[in-house]
Amino acid sequence: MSLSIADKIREWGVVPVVVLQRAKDAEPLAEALCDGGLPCAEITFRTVAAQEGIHIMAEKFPDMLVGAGTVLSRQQVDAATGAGAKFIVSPGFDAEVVDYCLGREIPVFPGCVTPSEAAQAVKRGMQAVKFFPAESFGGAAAIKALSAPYTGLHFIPTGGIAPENLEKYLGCSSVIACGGSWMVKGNLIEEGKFDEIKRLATEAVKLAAKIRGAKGGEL
Ligand SMILES: O=C[C@H](O)COP(=O)(O)O
Ligand SMILES: CC(=O)C(=O)O
Repeated sequence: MSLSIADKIREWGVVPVVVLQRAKDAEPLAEALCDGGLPCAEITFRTVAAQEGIHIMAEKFPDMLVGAGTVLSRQQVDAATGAGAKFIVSPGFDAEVVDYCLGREIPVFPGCVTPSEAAQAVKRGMQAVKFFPAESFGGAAAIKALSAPYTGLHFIPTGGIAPENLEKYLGCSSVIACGGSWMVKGNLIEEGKFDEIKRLATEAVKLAAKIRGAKGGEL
């Protein structure tokens, strides 16, 4: 994976994880996130609109960091990167998908929640992985425990994270940023509430900066 992608994500502290039902919502969604100071989105390959949504965002907002989530196959890696995705995320550690990306120098963040999965990532020289589903798999305490033996490995926890528990995660020195859908909920997108998405994105970035500031820039 590319450190520059991880560094960018670290700046914002949060990664919006999007389930996009209609490709036509991609443009106003990207605009809301950019205006909210969070020019980043992980568009999950859980809907047929994902590929076109990534294409629209990548083309119209070239400075935005648009990636693909829920990538489960090499074919989806090709579809996502062909549409303009700059990084690939998978919920679990699929060696085939990971090796395909690494072989092509495509930044990839596979899900790792166990020492065995972390070991596979470390063996491949990876420095950053997803930790999903974060709340169900032990939360920040589990990340801290994994970080003890795997000292060079960094995590992007996702799943069950919201403003209320963001601090627990961003307080871990091995956490790059937290993924979450709370600022891009499906109902907000489908009801066209892009001002609300912008407000939630702004608040999320501010909260992450405040938490990290309070930690004295530990991250
Ligand atoms: O599968 C869900 C996404 O990864 C984001 O999780 P979340 O909705 O709990 O923030
Ligand atoms: C949740 C997650 O990591 C994914 O869908 O890719």
